[in-house]
Amino acid sequence: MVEKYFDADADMGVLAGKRIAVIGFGSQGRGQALNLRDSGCDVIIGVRPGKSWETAIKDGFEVFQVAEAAQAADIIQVLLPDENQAAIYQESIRQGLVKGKTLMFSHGFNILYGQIVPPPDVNVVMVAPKGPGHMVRRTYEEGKGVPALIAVEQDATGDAKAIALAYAKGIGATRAAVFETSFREETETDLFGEQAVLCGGCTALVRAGFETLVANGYAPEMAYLEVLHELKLIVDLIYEGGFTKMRDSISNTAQYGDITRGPRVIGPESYAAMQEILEEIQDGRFAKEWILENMTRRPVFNALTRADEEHEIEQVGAQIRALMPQFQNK
Ligand SMILES: NC(=O)C1=CN([C@@H]2O[C@H](COP(=O)(O)OP(=O)(O)OC[C@H]3O[C@@H](n4cnc5c(N)ncnc54)[C@H](OP(=O)(O)O)[C@@H]3O)[C@@H](O)[C@H]2O)C=CC1
Ligand SMILES: CC[C@](O)(C(C)=O)C(=O)O
Repeated sequence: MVEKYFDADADMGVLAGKRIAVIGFGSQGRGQALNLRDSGCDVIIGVRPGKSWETAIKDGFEVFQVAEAAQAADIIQVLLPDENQAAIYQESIRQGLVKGKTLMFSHGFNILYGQIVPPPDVNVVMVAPKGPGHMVRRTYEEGKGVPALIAVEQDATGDAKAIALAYAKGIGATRAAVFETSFREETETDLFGEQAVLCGGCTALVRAGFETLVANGYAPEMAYLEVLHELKLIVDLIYEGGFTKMRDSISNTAQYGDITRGPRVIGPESYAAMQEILEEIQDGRFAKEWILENMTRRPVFNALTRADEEHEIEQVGAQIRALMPQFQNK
């Protein structure tokens, strides 16, 4: 059974007198830093001069170059893009990471695949919210929280897990639930989820449905409303109460089509593809590909991203959303 933790299991006292450097002030950095500060923690920000630096200043934080922040803090939370973390760690974090400090991550990629190898006399922990940074902030402001995973890779001080739990409480995660895992399990499941289901699987499914309808002469607007716009409404129901709640809300006709036709779309070939994708993650092939892609200035990332941005579904979607007030200022 996976261990679960809530507010009563976490003691913010272990953070008393400890300074937290949040390195990076993007999606996760901003959300986590604002929540920690509102929870009474001593938070500084480490970034390079530029957009994030300016935002952090506007939000009222003390902002430093990464090396200075790492030097000044007891807990160093690395919220930089995964593909940049190893170089920035070597250049700007390693020197300030002295005995007894805590190095923290929200994703285990660089530890699992050996891109960052911390010294043995520091704590290495993870607090990984299971949701994007703006939701980490928004739910905290609503008095709720986004669930998170914690993991301890190295416990040099004997209280690494207590530190991770207190940090999780500081960002609001124990208001929801905190699940204990390992760096390996978090990294492999997170990569698999985003590739096969949440991001990759979902966009491929929607794109295929849109293209099938348009190829058969249906208006792109109809195709968009059916396969993309309505997707959120269905996903919200699944999120709230599983497949059962969603099926309670849809027509019997839709439910019959769902349970008989869905498995034809995601059939044995998709299971085989998912298995292959998981094995590429487990044996490091995906990590190597992504690391090399970054070393060669991302030719595949850039070409495929551009192709999707130019796809008809994106043009039609932008036009339809512009008609509806609820999408303004998004
Ligand atoms: N996005 C999410 O919701 C989730 C992310 N995670 C994990 O959280 C971590 C952070 O991801 P995310 O928040 O998406 O990252 P973002 O891309 O949103 O933000 C990255 C931040 O790092 C800064 N940065 C980039 N390069 C440098 C550099 N060379 N020197 C100093 N600062 C730099 C950026 O600043 P600048 O403006 O200068 O570019 C920015 O503030 C990753 O490990 C990710 O896997 C985990 C769960 C969910
Ligand atoms: C689904 C994408 C994600 O894994 C996340 C928001 O949790 C990410 O790394 O951004």
